[in-house]
Amino acid sequence: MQWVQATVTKEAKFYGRHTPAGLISKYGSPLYVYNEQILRERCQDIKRLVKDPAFVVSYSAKANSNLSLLRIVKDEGCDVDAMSPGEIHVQLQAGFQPEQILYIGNNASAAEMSYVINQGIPVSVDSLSQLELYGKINPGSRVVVRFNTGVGAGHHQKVVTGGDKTKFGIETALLPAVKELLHTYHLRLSGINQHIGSLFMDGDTYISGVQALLDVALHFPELEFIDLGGGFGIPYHKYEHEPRLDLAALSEKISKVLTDWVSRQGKQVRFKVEPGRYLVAECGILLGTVHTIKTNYHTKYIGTDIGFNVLMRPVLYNAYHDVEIYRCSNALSRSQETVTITGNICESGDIIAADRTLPEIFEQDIIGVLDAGAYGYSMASNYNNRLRPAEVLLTNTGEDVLIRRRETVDDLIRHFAL
Ligand SMILES: Cc1ncc(COP(=O)(O)O)c(C=O)c1O
Ligand SMILES: N[C@@H](CCCC[NH3+])C(=O)O
Repeated sequence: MQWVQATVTKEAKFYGRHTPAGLISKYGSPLYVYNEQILRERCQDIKRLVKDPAFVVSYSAKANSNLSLLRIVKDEGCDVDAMSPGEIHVQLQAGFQPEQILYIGNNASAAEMSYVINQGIPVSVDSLSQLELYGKINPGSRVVVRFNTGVGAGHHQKVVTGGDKTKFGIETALLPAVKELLHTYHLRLSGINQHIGSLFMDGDTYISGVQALLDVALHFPELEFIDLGGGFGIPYHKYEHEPRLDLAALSEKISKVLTDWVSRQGKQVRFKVEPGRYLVAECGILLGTVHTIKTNYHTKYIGTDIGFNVLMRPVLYNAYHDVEIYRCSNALSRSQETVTITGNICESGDIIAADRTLPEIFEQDIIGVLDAGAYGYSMASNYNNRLRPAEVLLTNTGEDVLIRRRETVDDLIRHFAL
């Protein structure tokens, strides 16, 4: 059977010699597919953001912590950030050295903080209470503090992590209290960091955040590094020709702000950023299969195996992903129609794409959800006792490699007391 794409792919080179149907018949459905070359290119793009040989890109691995992808990111010369012992465990497995990892904690227990300290991994704390806990556990050492300078951004309120409506960071008004705790526990502040939120397409808010963080840095002359945060967006609306984030323009602006600050200070400091989505979103496509088509009260539902246990972003944030349709050539039809693509989860909100105008879709067609590499698998679950899918890497040498096996029903009962 010959398969064709019913929609024009925006990542023409994504599949190379592979086909969505071939990958699904080999590995099953649904399936996360990643393209190595795209991942490498995004790493290289962002490494050019700040023109300073000491500049560090610290990949925020919560976006996708597949071991094989982490190894590629490491190979591209990036460091990594972590927010849990689990992420650290995987990152050490991937070959990152402890000093290449920055643990950016939130509400950590004493046990969790001790684990990180014992691994020799730098710790960033984001409340006075956590700074005090750190001081008690590890007095006389180096510590990193996450500030909230009041600047926030993001594609949804739930992912804005700076400003006055979020739990993250220490507000700048508490600077004197931070200094006091540093003094009490003989701590040296080696770095400060912030993260204003996830997904901006216009860098101006980011620059405001950078400026505000640099103002905080003036209070701490001993700093070794300043981590400016992540949040760099990608264009999810590729079919509407949404422009890319202008990294070159952002680079000009950031480099100027940083250079001015350094020359005023008369001392060098290492600058870092911590992008997640920018590195991995576009290298991933989620493939699924259409099993049922029905019309209920004037809405045509395309029923697939891509439930929100597999991709949660649309349900959680109303997030938009472009979708492509791959289908059997003998079912070709020129008509377009407005449909709602759903998954197989027992909730009415289980919708991947609502009211989309697409070429007519048929049962057994394959759906490709684009830009699914970030916060896709990493937020997947076993809700409804559904199995998490497999992940496959399309390598630069043209191979398809299974980089995480599909779960089995045995995985579902593995942790029960039987
Ligand atoms: C502390 C921190 N750093 C970095 C990131 C990465 O964000 P993004 O994937 O938008 O670059 C996040 C997630 O929002 C985060 O919470
Ligand atoms: N999970 C969010 C990004 C932010 C999460 C990390 N703070 C998303 O899918 O857009």
